[in-house]
Amino acid sequence: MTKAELAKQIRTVSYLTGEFTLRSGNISNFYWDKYRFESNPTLLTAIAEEMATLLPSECDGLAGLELGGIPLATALSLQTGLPCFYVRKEAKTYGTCNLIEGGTKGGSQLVVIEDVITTAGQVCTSIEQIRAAGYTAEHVVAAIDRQAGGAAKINALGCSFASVFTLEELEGF
Ligand SMILES: O=P(O)(O)OC[C@H]1O[C@H](OP(=O)(O)OP(=O)(O)O)[C@H](O)[C@@H]1O
Repeated sequence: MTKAELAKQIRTVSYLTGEFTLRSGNISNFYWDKYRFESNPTLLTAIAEEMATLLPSECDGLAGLELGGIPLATALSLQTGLPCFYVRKEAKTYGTCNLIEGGTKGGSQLVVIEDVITTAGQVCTSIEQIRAAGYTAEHVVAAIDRQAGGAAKINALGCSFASVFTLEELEGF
C-alpha cells in the first residue's frame, strides 16, 4: 500500500466530525479515532511498516503507551523483532503494581510509540515516568501528529519526534 493510499484509508475509516473533548480538555470539531484503523489488520500492518522506517538505529525496545500506542508497538515488535514495553497511565494497585509492563532485560534505549499526538501532554508524562524507571527515552514515533504544539514539547524534553502523518498531510493526500 502506498503512503497516499494508507492516508486515504485512514481518513475514510477514522476521521470523525462532531464535538469532541480531547485529553487536553480542548474542544475539537474533528477526531481521529485511532482504534478504527488499529483494529483493521491491513491498516495496522501498513501503518506499522511506515513507523518502522522512522525508528532510530539505536533502539532496544518499543514503549507503547496505553491504550492506543500498545497495538502499534505490538505490530512494530512483530515486524522488527524488538521487544515491547507497555506503559500504563497509572501503575496497577495490585499484583506486580507495575507502571511499565513487559520488556526484556538488555539495552535500555526505549523508543516511545504513540498513536496520536496533540499537545504531547500524555507522551511527555510517560517519557518522564520511563526515565524515572531507569530507561533512556530520547525518541518518539507516532502515527499522527495533530500539529498542536506537541512536537516542540517533545523536543524540549530532549527527544526527537517523528510521525507517519501530520494532520496537514492526512488532509492533503
Ligand atoms: O498529546 P495529548 O494532548 O496528550 O493528546 C494525545 C493523547 O490522547 C489520546 O489518548 P486518550 O487519552 O484518548 O487515551 P487512550 O489511548 O487510552 O484511548 C492519544 O492516544 C494520546 O495519548
